[in-house]
Amino acid sequence: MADFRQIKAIAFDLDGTLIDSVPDLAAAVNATLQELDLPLTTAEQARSWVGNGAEMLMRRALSFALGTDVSEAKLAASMPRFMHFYKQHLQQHSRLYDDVILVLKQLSAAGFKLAVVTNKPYEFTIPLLKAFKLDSYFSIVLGGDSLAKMKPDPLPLAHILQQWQLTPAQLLMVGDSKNDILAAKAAGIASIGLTYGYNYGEDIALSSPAAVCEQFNEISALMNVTAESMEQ
Ligand SMILES: O=C(O)COP(=O)(O)O
Ligand SMILES: [Mg+2]
Repeated sequence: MADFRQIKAIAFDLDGTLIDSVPDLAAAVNATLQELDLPLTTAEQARSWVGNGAEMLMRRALSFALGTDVSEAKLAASMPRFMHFYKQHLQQHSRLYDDVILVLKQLSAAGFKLAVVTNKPYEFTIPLLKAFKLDSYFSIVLGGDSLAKMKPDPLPLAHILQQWQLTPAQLLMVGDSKNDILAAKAAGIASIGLTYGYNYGEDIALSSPAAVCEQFNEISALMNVTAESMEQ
């Protein structure tokens, strides 16, 4: 079993890890497609387009609807519309995955520093964390546009190592996508891959994270935090 005894801080991915956000992302994609008189998509299809930020989501959605690569001009014109629709309904159909709050409470009580490293634009990330009462658990929150590069680039994780003065052996990344695992590997840190999120329809185990979890609450046992550790 993976050895996480040196870990002092954990960076969590957001979409597909803490929150099932595809229903609202798909609705905003469809509102944009509808305005353009293009065929609508399904949430199932949108799932396979999430992972590289809002612009890539729309690039994939528009190219699929058009049946050919979308032009840069059309993509640029549609982005403000997508952002507008998504901002209006960030949390209408999205939901927290099971036991997320419980595990974050256990990890905080055990003294782990917690961060969010998402490819979602920052302007959506904070309101979404607040809407689900998650914001207070994280002392660093990085969106896909917070730094010059997003996952799978290691920059956001390198930023956290530097901010918190940690060695790579002390930071862990938890995510549902190969972008999370690749970013962790490039930063020289360990990762946990979750099977229930969005990974372009691929098995997360193929990216070889240090551990694979089917449910969020399995993280507690891996990090050695339990209900008892909260009572101390
Ligand atoms: O918004 C995305 O494309 C993915 O977001 P995530 O990095 O939180 O999974
Ligand atoms: Mg994700």
